[in-house]
Amino acid sequence: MKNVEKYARGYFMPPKTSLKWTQKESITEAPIWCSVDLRDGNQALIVPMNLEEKLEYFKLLVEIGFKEIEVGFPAASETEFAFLRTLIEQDLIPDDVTIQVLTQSREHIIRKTFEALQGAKKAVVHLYNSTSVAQREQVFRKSKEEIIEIAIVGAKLLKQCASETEGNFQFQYSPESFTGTEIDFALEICNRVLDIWQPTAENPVIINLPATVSMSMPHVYASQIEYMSENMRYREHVILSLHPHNDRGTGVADAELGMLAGAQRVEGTLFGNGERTGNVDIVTLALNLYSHGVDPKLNFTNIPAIISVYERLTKMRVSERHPYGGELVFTAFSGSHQDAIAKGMSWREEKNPQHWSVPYLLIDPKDIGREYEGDIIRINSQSGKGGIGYVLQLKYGLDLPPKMREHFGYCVKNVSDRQQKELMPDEIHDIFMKEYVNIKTPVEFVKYRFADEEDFRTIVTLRDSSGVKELTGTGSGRLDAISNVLQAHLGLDYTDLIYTEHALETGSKSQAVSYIGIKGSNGKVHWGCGIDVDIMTSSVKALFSAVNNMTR
Ligand SMILES: CC(=O)SCCNC(=O)CCNC(=O)[C@H](O)C(C)(C)COP(=O)(O)OP(=O)(O)OC[C@H]1O[C@@H](n2cnc3c(N)ncnc32)[C@H](O)[C@@H]1OP(=O)(O)O
Ligand SMILES: CC(C)C(=O)C(=O)O
Ligand SMILES: [Mg+2]
Repeated sequence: MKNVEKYARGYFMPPKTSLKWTQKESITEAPIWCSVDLRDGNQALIVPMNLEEKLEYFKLLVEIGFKEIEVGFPAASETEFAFLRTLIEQDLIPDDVTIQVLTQSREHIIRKTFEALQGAKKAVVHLYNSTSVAQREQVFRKSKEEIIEIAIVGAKLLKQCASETEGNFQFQYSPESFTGTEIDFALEICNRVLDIWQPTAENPVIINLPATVSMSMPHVYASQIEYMSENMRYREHVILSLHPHNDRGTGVADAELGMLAGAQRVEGTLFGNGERTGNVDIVTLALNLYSHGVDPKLNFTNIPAIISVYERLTKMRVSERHPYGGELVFTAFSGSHQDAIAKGMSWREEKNPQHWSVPYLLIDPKDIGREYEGDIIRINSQSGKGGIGYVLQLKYGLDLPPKMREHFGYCVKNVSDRQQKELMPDEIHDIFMKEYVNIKTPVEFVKYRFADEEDFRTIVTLRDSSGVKELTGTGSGRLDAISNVLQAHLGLDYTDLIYTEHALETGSKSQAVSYIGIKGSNGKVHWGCGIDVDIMTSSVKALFSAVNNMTR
């Protein structure tokens, strides 16, 4: 691309870190989650949520299990202010949930924030100012010392305002644009704020290190976090928090590596809504932990219900491919994936129902409220016999013999390819019925009886283009006798009768299903299926269907 020389890296690799995080294999417990949907998520919407919408969203977050929720920027607008007042005055904040509010380091904004907080039993007051080279030079036009001064003035005012009210306040500081800040300067400004707040075991301070704009690969962010964690004053009384955005598509990786590097808390949003490409997606982070057998301490057992509220309130859409939440993420269209999933599901049922290791499915879709039926295996021209057979079995109880599945697989694939569309289970069933079941031309089965059971002498009644006929014959068994009658009548020659059957529960009725394959002299196998309350009749109908298919 022609303008590449315009760009250069804008981040700062820390001078020395122990890189302990690179040796850690996994995250072993859930972090403290803080939802910033109602602030960072909300400020990024085309139309921010109104009071009622924010109240409903807050309820959703509480139901999911968030214990820390940034409810807004109360000094930003009347709606933001009124929302916080409503939460407090209507006593809508559960005792085990702490609300958080954001403020710039400006006196009137801090004072307005405390005004909005009056009567709150407890809250986190989150102060931020920007520290990166670009912001210092271009936006604030201030020296490093002057930028530190902004933070210090705000930190002191927070302390003073908190002491003038009865609320139980915890403080949080974010060096906004941390990822574009020289690491030692970021450390210094955080330490200077901590010096003012004097964190203790009873009242720890949250230091939040945002990837306001994600600028580097995740290992750089992790190294920055580790450096801060290892060099920060009062570290034992500091809760180190992450706030990744997703500009480079690595929000989740940033958060995961940042946790390995020592962070204890993560701020993010549902499905990654937020400024530009969004905040880090907490659904993905939480379910990533879950997929490793770590309890995320958030409840995503009904993802479809959460998505429906989320989409209605934010007017955003969860994409079909969104990790865990997307409509298609547990769906396989392609044949070999479907085959492996169908086999994996039955292996699990047989061998180890407690443990999930089904190929292609990271977690059991049922655990987050997705159904197997209609969700996992969907059929189009990329599908194969395994998946198509699975759908027929799951939805209609039809367990085709393997070779017939293959034959049917091609029939279905061809229909989908010709029509250029996905086929629904009822359409697949229709194709099956038309292709194989109780086929009546050129010869229609009417009835049979055995004149002599000893030598399997049978009288078969059938109808063809010239009317109803009674034909006789014998064989080595009952089906063989009827087969001989048909071969003689139609002048056919086939061998290798393949036969299977099983019971079929349809409503309260039990029927028998028989499948028959016959091989013609050219080696081609023709299939038929018969369904009847009587097993023998079902197999005769299957034979007629196969024979009719051979003549077609
Ligand atoms: C990365 C983030 O998400 S940070 C959060 C961003 N969220 C929001 O901004 C949403 C809510 N914000 C608002 O509603 C408004 O910006 C308000 C009410 C907070 C402030 O409004 P206004 O004062 O009218 O405008 P504005 O935000 O443009 O003010 C910019 C001024 O604040 C200064 N400023 C910006 N951020 C900070 C900060 N964190 N601390 C101190 N000063 C700041 C700027 O340098 C600028 O100063 P100047 O007046 O000397 O040029
Ligand atoms: C206010 C801060 C934490 C923020 O949202 C960001 O830096 O992205
Ligand atoms: Mg942000």
